[in-house]
Amino acid sequence: MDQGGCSVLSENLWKEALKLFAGGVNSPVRAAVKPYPFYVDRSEGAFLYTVDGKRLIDYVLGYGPLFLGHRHPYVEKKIIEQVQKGWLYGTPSPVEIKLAEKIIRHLPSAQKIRFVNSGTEATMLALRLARGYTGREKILKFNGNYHGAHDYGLVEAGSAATEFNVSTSNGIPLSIRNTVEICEYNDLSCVEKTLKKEDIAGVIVEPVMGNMGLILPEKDFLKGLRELTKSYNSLLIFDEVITGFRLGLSGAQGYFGINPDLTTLGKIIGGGLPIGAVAGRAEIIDLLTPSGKVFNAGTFNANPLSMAAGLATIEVLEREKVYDTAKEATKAFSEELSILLERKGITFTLNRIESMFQVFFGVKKVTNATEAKQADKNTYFKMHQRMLEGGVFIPPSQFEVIFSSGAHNSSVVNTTIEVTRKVINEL
Ligand SMILES: Cc1ncc(COP(=O)(O)O)c(C=O)c1O
Ligand SMILES: N[C@H](C=O)CCC(=O)O
Repeated sequence: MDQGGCSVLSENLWKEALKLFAGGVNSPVRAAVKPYPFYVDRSEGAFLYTVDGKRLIDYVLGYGPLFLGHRHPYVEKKIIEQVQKGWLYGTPSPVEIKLAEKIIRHLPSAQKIRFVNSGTEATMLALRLARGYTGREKILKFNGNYHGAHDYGLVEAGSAATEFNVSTSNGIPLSIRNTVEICEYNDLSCVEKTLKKEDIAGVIVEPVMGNMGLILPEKDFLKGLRELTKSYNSLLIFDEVITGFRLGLSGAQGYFGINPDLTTLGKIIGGGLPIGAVAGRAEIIDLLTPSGKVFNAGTFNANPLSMAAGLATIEVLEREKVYDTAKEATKAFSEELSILLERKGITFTLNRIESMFQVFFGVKKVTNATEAKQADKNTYFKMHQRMLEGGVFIPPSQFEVIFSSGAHNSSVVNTTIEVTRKVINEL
């Protein structure tokens, strides 16, 4: 078997892909794996099995959704049962009620919800709702926060937009660009100044920043956002596409004890199938068509398959010890990495919360996007490549997060640690 998960089969597929897709892929971060991405044949638990016959321990997990690991048997069973009953009706199905009730029961600020098909759609809709509710045009977002691939989100965006040096995308009308105000994450004084100066419909924030590597909110940042938005009559929107059901059943808002007006969700609530949602105060969600005049519609909204997979996932989260296992895996992996790096005298910062972490080389702290961009990306990429050669898949980009799941048991973590020791010794 060749190095890095790749060999001739992946290489041949890649050659075909380059003829078919821009840059060979359908979502840019996938092309950050070099010299070309490995192609996956199948997956199970904590593992990906490549077409080249290699088994990889997966700490990417579909960039977050697969919190139970791949193909959790209960989720698989529920998806198959739903397939056998049909997967699109063009009319409501009971499973959407069950998933909505579960989410609303767990998420402290949610009274009503609208299901859409991606995190991108969810944040786009939340921003439209904020404008519809307040009658104001502008929004405030944070440098390096990523809210998906729509015009309002792609201003100073993190994730692949930063990785591929297009933090602000070409093709965004200036009239839209001018409605987006930017502050640095963790900078409350900028937020206050902007709210004072401009009529801001809503402040959208990743309560834990998971698209610039991992960056944590400083003490009182989220509380400050809540107080400031209240006093300037703007809506506070938590983008919990990553943190929802990952930091706990009640998401980041439960974890930090702060209730936003609107919450956007995706990833885990679809159990690995496409999904997005906007949840929040009933009087705001009720502005949506058909009860209100803020339009949203979708052929695939609340599609039964995503609903069934999401419902099954939350049922498992309620009854199995997924949070403990995933947190323990992240703790053990990241603590060992810290010890190894300290021993080698390498300067680094490691940010961690629950089942998420990221390491930044050459910097002593990372509290915002500007600091994250100063990290030594080359060393991070080298670590990613060496880990891959050793059979461990961590994100190829500095601006993503290393996720664990309920499938990352102690045996998986011990293997990860063995590989990490070898990699850091040779780094
Ligand atoms: C915080 C956050 N918001 C929104 C999105 C967009 O979600 P999607 O990729 O499902 O459109 C993502 C990830 O892509 C995300 O991490
Ligand atoms: N960081 C992104 C979402 O969280 C990764 C997903 C992608 O860009 O394909």
